[in-house]
Amino acid sequence: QTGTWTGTGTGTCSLSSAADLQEKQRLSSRAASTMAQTMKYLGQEEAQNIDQELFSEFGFSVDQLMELAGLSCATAVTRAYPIPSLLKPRPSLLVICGPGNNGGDGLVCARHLKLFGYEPSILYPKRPNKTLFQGLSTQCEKMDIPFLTEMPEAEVIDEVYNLVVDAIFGFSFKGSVREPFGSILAELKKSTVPIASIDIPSGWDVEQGSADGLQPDTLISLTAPKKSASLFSGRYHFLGGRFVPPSLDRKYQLNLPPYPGTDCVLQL
Ligand SMILES: NC(=O)C1=CN([C@@H]2O[C@H](COP(=O)(O)OP(=O)(O)OC[C@H]3O[C@@H](n4cnc5c(N)ncnc54)[C@H](OP(=O)(O)O)[C@@H]3O)[C@@H](O)[C@H]2O)[C@@H](O)CC1
Ligand SMILES: [K+]
Repeated sequence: QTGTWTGTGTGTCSLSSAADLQEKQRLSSRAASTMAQTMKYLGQEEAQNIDQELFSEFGFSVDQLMELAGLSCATAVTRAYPIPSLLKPRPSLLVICGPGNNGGDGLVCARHLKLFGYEPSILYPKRPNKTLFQGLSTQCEKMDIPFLTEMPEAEVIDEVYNLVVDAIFGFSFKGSVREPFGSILAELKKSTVPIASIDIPSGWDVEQGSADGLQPDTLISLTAPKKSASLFSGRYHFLGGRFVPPSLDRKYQLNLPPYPGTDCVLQL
């Protein structure tokens, strides 16, 4: 499964005449056609292999990439749901975090959202006993982000929150959903508040998706989209996690599109 993007590939140059402008346009349109690329949609194993390679071969640490991933997600939220566009008087959001690294991305995302002026609350029902996640939780607590003790009912979510950030499961999810996440996802499906899913709509098979699963309004694909992203039918699909070294892109033929300027997300 692939997705197509088109890049113009033009650098910056100063123009001094109409001839220069014409030449620039000619080069730009040629570059646009020759640089039409096909972005790869990853299978589960390939996504896990790339993840491992970033740590083992490229020397990254998990918290480094998680910080960039979470920042991308928070930035994508600001693009799709700017504070002035929110329907409720308070810019309240609910971030639901799962037990793996997807949940860690959610904690980082919540922290940045708070810095961006939103009022996130976090539900983190299954907390791994690892320094990384303990540190991320402490940072959120010290930023006065409330942690809920139980999943609110769908009617309460509809009344209180503008958006739910789904950071429950990412590319390592397998099989049928175990508790407490089965009940959490069932409640979430009843809610009418828009959902922004980090990397994969939680509960979806990473490759096959899920016809009767969550139908998020936003998907933020990290590193590269996974196969199930081709079934995403919400309004906003972003690419985030701008940390892929070009040699890794080439090795896996990811054909990632260029991010604009210094942006950490790209709307697909
Ligand atoms: N390179 C990248 O792209 C980067 C990726 N990053 C992020 O990492 C994410 C992948 O993280 P990951 O590998 O930790 O797995 P993830 O999907 O969060 O959860 C797995 C946990 O869920 C659980 N679980 C599984 N199946 C279940 C079930 N049926 N029912 C219930 N529970 C189930 C199981 O927990 P257990 O039950 O075993 O305690 C397992 O530990 C990726 O999507 C992206 O968001 C960034 O942070 C950095 C760079
Ligand atoms: K997710």
